[in-house]
Parts: sequence; C-alpha cells; structure tokens
Amino acid sequence: MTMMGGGDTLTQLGSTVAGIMFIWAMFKQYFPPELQGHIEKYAHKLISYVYPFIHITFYEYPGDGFERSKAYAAIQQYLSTNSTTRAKRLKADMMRDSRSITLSMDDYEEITDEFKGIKLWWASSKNIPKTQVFSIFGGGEEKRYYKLRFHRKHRETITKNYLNHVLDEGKAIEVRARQRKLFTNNRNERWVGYRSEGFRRTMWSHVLFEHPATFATLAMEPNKKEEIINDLITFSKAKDYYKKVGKAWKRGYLLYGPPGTGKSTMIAAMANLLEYDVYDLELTAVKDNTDLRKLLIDTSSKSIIVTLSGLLNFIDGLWSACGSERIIVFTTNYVEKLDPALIRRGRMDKHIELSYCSFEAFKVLARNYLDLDSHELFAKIRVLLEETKTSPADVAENLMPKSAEEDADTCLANLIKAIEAAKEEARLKAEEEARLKAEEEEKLKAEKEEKEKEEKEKEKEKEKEEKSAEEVEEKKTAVKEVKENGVIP
Ligand SMILES: Nc1ncnc2c1ncn2[C@@H]1O[C@H](COP(=O)(O)OP(=O)(O)OP(=O)(O)O)[C@@H](O)[C@H]1O
Ligand SMILES: [Mg+2]
Repeated sequence: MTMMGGGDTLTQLGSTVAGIMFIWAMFKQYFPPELQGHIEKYAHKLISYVYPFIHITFYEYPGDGFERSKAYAAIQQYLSTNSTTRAKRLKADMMRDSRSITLSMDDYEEITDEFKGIKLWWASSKNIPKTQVFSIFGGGEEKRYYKLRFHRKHRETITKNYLNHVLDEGKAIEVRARQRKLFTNNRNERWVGYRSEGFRRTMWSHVLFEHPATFATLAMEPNKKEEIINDLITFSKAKDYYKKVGKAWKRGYLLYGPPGTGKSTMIAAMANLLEYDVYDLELTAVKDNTDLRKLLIDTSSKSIIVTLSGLLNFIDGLWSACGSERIIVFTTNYVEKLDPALIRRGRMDKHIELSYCSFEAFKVLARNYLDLDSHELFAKIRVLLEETKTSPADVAENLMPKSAEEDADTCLANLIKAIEAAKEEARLKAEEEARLKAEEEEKLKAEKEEKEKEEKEKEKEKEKEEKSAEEVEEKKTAVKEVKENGVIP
C-alpha cells in the first residue's frame, strides 16, 4: 500500500527529472563536449539516487531493423488483454474473420500491472526521427517501443519471473487469437518509396487467409493423402528431433502436376491443417538477393512459403537466413524441366505429384459437392476417367450445380457429357495429329528418295568421268611407247 503511494509521488519526481533531462538535451549543444560528459555522468548518478525506478525498453524493431522483435509482439498481445480495462485510449484493430475487434493501448498511454503484489507501469511510445523526411510518400521512420518501469528493489522478481510470465502469456494469447494470413510480396503500389514505413518495415503485405480447403475436401488417393498428412504432422512436432540431428527445422515440398490438379488447394489445406501462415512469394517482384533475403528473414515462424520454380536457384543457401518451423512449397507444372540438382532431397524433402482425376479422387469430389457416396452413373464415370485426362478442377466445375433446378443426377450427367466431349475433342486432336504426322513422314520419305536418286546420278556421272580419264591415260601410254620404241604396235 505504502509502496504504491510512494510510487506515485516518485512518479511525479520522475517526470520532473525527465523534464530537466529534456531541457538539458535542448541546451547541451551550448556546452563544450568535455563538460557535457561530466554533467551527464553526475546527473545520472543524482537521478538514480532520488529516482529509484528501473526502466526497460522493448523496441519493436531492435538492431538493424528488419526483424520485428518477438518480445515486442508478445508484450503487445499481453497488454492488449491486460490493458483493455485500464488504459483510457485504445487502438482498435479488426481481427479474426473481420467480425470482432481487438483493442490495444494507444501511443503515449500508460497502464499499470500487478505481479505478486508488485506494481509496475507499462507505457507505449514512439521515437519520432530527428531529421524529418518530408515526402509525399509518407513520413519518416518512427520507432515504437514499450517501456516498463518498476522499483529497483524488485529487480530480481521482475527480470526473472515477471518478464517470462508476460512473454509466455503474450505468446499464448497470440496463438489463441491466431488468424492465419496470406502474405504476398507482390505489392501493387510499387511506387511506395523505401522510406515509407510499411515497405521498410516489412516487405510483405497480407490479407486474412480464409481458404476453406482441408485435406478432407482435397481429392486424391486416400493412401497418398494419409502419407502427406502424417508427414506434415510429424514435421510440426519434430522440433526436438531437428535440434538433435542438427538440422534446421524446415521442410521443403515440391508439388508438381498439370494445371487444375489441386496444387494451390493443397497448400491451403496444409496451412489449415498446421495453422501456419502462407507466404506466397512472387519472384518477379523480387529485385535481387538482398530483397529475397529480407523477405525470408521477415517471415514469422509457423509459416508456409510458396514460391515459383524460378526461385529454386536463389533459395539454396538462403534456407539458413530465415527462421525455423517453416515449410517451403515449390509448385510447378513441369517437373521434368527442373534441374535435378535443385530438387534433390534436402532442398525439396518431399515430392508430391498431383495428377489427373482418378475415380477415388472423383468420389471425394462427389461427396463434397453433391453429398453422394454412390450413384448408378459412377460406373460410367469411372470408365471415362480411366480413358481420359480430366483434371479435378474440371470435375469440380461440372459437379457444381449451376441453378436451383440442377440436382445430383443432372450434375453427374453434365460431367459425363463434358468428359465425353473432351474425349471426342482429344480423339479428333489425336487424329489430326496423326494425320499431320503421317503427312510429315510422307514428305520426309519423298525427300529422302529424291536425294537418293540424285546421289545415284552423281555416282554414275563420276564413274563415267573416271572411265574416260582411264581411256585417255591408256592412249597417252601407247603414244609414249611409239615414240620411245619407234614401233607401231
Ligand atoms: N485435388 C483437388 N481436390 C479438390 N478440389 C480441387 C482439386 N484440384 C483442383 N480442385 C478445384 O479446382 C480449382 C483449381 O485448382 P488449383 O488452383 O488447386 O489448381 P493448381 O494445381 O494450383 O493449378 P495451376 O497449376 O494452374 O496453379 C480449385 O479451386 C478446386 O476447386
Ligand atoms: Mg496453383
């Protein structure tokens, strides 16, 4: 009780001292530097004598500035729950399905907290940069921070127990309130200068991730699906194992297959299963290595990073630059075009092929879209799927009723029609291709024959020439003999 009263008086004293320090900061330039050092040293001594509080500052972006402090985030969560009843000015933020609002304490607000009977003060504040940048692109670089103040006699308890309590509690709140996000580096406002806070602070922009896909609704062979789910869950629980074997807690997946076979859908299902954020990395927006490095460092833990295949060259070696508990997914339509060295295990730990719709996959879709487990048309569909290359996307599109009148029967009939049409189209295309190929072969054959004929003619010509040359030679020899022997044979 007494301590709290004393604390309040001391708070006033503290703000007086702070005021003096502020005035000092303004006038210190008028003192010679040697004197400045002395004055400051003694002033701090005096302050610590009359002002028994300890301050701890938690910056949002400590150090070189592009990694957000985890402590700051945890404190923010902790205070958002613990400050709502006490702070007078709050900041509102839309969260969780855009349905509810979270409140956190506003800038320059101070609240109190109590821990084991000890009173503490938390203040939120920000540093405005001294050299203001006046720019149409937005202001300078504010540094937000929380400042914790407590009596120095509680130093042990606060630094050993209270801070851990705040961080743990804050992290727990964050997990509970977690709304997965889809981050993308592909910003439309490319003109945003690097000085603008958003761009400098984080290279990612995000929308709430609300893709409803789950593994239950994903159409693929049950065995394969089971295997992938197990792989993901094993990874998410394997923190200690990765530590033991000395590997970074990361896993790379390569999803490959033709368009519309569910690669993007599977990534969404992965994110939903593990409750990870998804980072969709658009390579064209990455200017250079430094950019990419920053992007990777900036991803929070528990995330899935989706990249384009072109990134493969870059990614190697940068694995170590980003944090842990991360899944990186590469997708491509053309796995055969990738350099084998780039997709070897270690870089891409698991290769998953998504292929055209099998009957098993179709059954999952029929259940999703039509609530059907069996139907007399299934047998026909099975045969058709085996005979054709139909993507799950095409199947799904046809199974979706287009009007209120369409029921399961019409949808299945539509699907059959669509596959049959595609089959006919494929047949015609194959025929056309075969015709073109035959034509081409015919042409090549004719050309070859023509060439052979020419060769033969040439050969004959040559023989003739050789023969006449021989004859000439013979005649020459005869003439020579006559000359030498004077004999006419
Ligand atoms: N295996 C699947 N299970 C369930 N739905 C699927 C599946 N494959 C495709 N679909 C449906 O088709 C749509 C398109 O699929 P998706 O975007 O996942 O394909 P993709 O493989 O990523 O294609 P692309 O190579 O063109 O990026 C999805 O929204 C989904 O409705
Ligand atoms: Mg896709």
